[in-house]
Amino acid sequence: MSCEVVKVVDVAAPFITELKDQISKLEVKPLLVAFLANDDPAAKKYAEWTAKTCADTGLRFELRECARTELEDKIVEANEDDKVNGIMVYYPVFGGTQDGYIQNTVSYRKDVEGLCHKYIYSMYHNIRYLDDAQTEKCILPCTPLAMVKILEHVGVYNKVLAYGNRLHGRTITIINRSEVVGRPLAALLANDGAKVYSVDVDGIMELHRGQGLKLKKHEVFETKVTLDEALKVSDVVITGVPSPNYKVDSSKLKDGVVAVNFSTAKNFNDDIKEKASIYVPSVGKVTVAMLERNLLRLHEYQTKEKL
Ligand SMILES: NC(=O)C1=CN([C@@H]2O[C@H](COP(=O)(O)OP(=O)(O)OC[C@H]3O[C@@H](n4cnc5c(N)ncnc54)[C@H](O)[C@@H]3O)[C@@H](O)[C@H]2O)C=CC1
Ligand SMILES: Nc1nc(=O)c2c([nH]1)NC[C@@H]1CN(c3ccc(C(=O)N[C@@H](CCC(=O)O)C(=O)O)cc3)C=[N+]21
Repeated sequence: MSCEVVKVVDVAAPFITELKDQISKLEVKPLLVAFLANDDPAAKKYAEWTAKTCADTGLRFELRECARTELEDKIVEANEDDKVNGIMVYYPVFGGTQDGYIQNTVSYRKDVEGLCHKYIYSMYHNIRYLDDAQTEKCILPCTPLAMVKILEHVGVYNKVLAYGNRLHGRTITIINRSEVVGRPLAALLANDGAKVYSVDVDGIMELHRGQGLKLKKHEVFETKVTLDEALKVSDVVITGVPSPNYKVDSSKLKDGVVAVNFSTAKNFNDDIKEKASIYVPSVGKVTVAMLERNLLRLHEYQTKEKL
């Protein structure tokens, strides 16, 4: 067995070092406010991890627990409060389109998760800056962004290729097409040049920029490819099924595959190590690092605006 099991602390470490350095230079430390309006244990755990990481890096973190019926007013209050630099909400709250409405209630100036329409639209359209002068980068959703950093770290991104095309030639299957992780992730990787199979219970979609990357942004295609067929040809398989009973059958995977799991449940069996060249069992620590990085960016833009 020659499988490399990646410790994501190593991926997060250089980002944390840079964050600490930036934060040490700030007189007033940026404040992240997180709203917990559900009783999802995964959200609670994530909140605890975020609190701990923020304390370690020197950021201020405040968890505001409230009833979901109060959430909208509480967000508006935080939007208008100059002392608050970043806002996040743990999803799902109501589920469905009402959560989409909540995502858009957070001001884009404070949206650390990059989930409001302005950022999501920019991401799907491969627009990377907020302004024509390209002084302000768009905020990207934390877990999809963390996945990009991990795939860069393990060399799935090919540095010989031009920035923006570095996944050209890679085939990637993503099992989860949720609005907060799976679908944006599929778009992001396809925009960087990959051919992506996006899998969910209601079927499979194909995303790519066409032969020779002739398109500037990805397009989405209906496909007749089955999950087994997709797994057989995929260089990378990313899973995010939130159920402990769901397991990818390792025998269906390509020898030497890069396997990444972002679900709190383990979606790969232990025998993945006999098939994969690289296995990433969890990504959470990089997600939190990206959350903090987004907060610092927003803080910087807010400071610039006040001058
Ligand atoms: N480590 C991290 O940074 C993060 C981890 N998570 C974790 O990732 C998991 C997923 O999170 P969300 O996308 O927010 O959850 P979600 O519940 O919104 O979405 C899960 C998706 O998986 C799909 N699914 C379920 N069974 C499937 C199957 N057999 N085949 C294909 N698709 C299937 C569902 O239909 C749904 O679209 C959770 O365990 C969550 O805690 C979420 C965000 C960040
Ligand atoms: N708006 C929103 N954004 C989210 O990103 C979001 C959410 N809502 N709702 C809940 C889920 C859950 N989630 C986790 C992220 C990291 C760890 C995490 O740090 N896990 C550690 C493991 C911790 C341990 O060792 O126990 C790791 O992966 O290394 C866990 C769970 C984010 N979520």
